[in-house]
Amino acid sequence: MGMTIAEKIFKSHLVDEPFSGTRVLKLDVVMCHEITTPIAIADLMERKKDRVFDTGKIKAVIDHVTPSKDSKTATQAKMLRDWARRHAIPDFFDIGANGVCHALFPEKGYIRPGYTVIMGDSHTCTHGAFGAFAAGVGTTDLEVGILKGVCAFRDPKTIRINLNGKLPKGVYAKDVILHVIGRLTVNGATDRVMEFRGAVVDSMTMESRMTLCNMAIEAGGTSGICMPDSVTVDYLWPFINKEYASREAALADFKKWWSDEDATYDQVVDIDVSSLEPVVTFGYKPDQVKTIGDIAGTPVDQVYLGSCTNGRLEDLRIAAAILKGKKIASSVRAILSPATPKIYSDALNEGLIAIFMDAGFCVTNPTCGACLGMSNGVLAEGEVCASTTNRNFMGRMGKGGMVHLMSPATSAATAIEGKIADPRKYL
Ligand SMILES: CC(C)[C@H](C(=O)O)[C@@H](O)C(=O)O
Ligand code: SF4
Repeated sequence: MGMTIAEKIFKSHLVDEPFSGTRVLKLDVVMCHEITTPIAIADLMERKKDRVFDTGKIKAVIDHVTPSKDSKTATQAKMLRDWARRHAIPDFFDIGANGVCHALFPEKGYIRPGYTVIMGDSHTCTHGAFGAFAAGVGTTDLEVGILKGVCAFRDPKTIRINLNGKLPKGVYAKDVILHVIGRLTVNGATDRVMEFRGAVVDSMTMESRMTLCNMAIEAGGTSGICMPDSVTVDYLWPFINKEYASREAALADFKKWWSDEDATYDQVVDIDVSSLEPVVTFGYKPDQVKTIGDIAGTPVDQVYLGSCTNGRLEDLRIAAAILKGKKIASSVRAILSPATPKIYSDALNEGLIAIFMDAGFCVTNPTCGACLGMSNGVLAEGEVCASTTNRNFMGRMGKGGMVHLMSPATSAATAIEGKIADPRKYL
């Protein structure tokens, strides 16, 4: 019987089947950040088990609040920093080299097709864009992962989401995933892998695929996943050119992970994207979506462009193309947080940062910051933010604040008008 990509990854990493429906898998990468890992570290220390299974397979970053904003966040950063030094973890990123984990680690080439990846962060599903099984876990699983390099998962039931047709102008991966979540609802993919397939995914960049997979968790999904193809090979080529004689050889190897045509799916969803329009959330759940025409005109106080969903160079280019030569509305404040130092410096070199600054944006260092309402743009009670992030939960960006999720293009148009605006008139 045919297997899905997730089933193939499970089979190749299987250590044990402790009880029916659960499997223990060997891990290829354990990623760590300063919010959840210190809790695991403290517990491991208390239990006299302050060890790591493989320093080379652990990747760590201080990204959520950096530079630290107060004693609490400084202590969290210090705990991760001290731990990384104590264990001589080579891939540890601190101020000057740090960026949002789910943008930084792919950029460093740490994720490969067929890998198993965990992190104490719900948006770990992002890395499935590379054809990896990547899942966010809780503290106990993270501890076991750090100590032993294994993790238990439920059988990977998969929802196949076929994205066909052609993306219309002004409609991007963010609009597609918001539309998908709107259809599935916030728990429609609970305990399921969301496998993104079809011509639309095939023609997407790795950045766009990461945007798709990033929000799988917002439909309850364990992981998003895409088939690793020539786009994946090209992205990873600088990191794998010693492992493979040619790109063709790499592609042939990657294809072994592809879901078989006769694989069994829990559910199949067919979406023709050709008639999609830009989508924006309302309310406090990511499945509450409206097409732009039904929400345009809603005034906003702040525009935020950044995060692991949409803080990559592609996103900055799209927004800058709309903002070039224009000013943001005087009623609005706009913040750009490039997701990594490389994105920041590429954007500088391309002249994008100048466009943002001339338009009136404040540009921050790479960090999660305002995305989870911890720094760099926390909302006041009653304020409204147009945001390229992934969560609009109540109080997410500040107590009593309201968040509308949207694409970088829609956020740029919104910055110009000071109210939610259709990006298509600027393209
Ligand atoms: C801080 C962290 C645990 C959290 C997550 O798991 O997602 C954060 O990244 C978020 O987006 O809310
Ligand atoms: S950018 Fe936002 S969603 Fe992504 S990891 Fe950071 S806090 Fe979480």
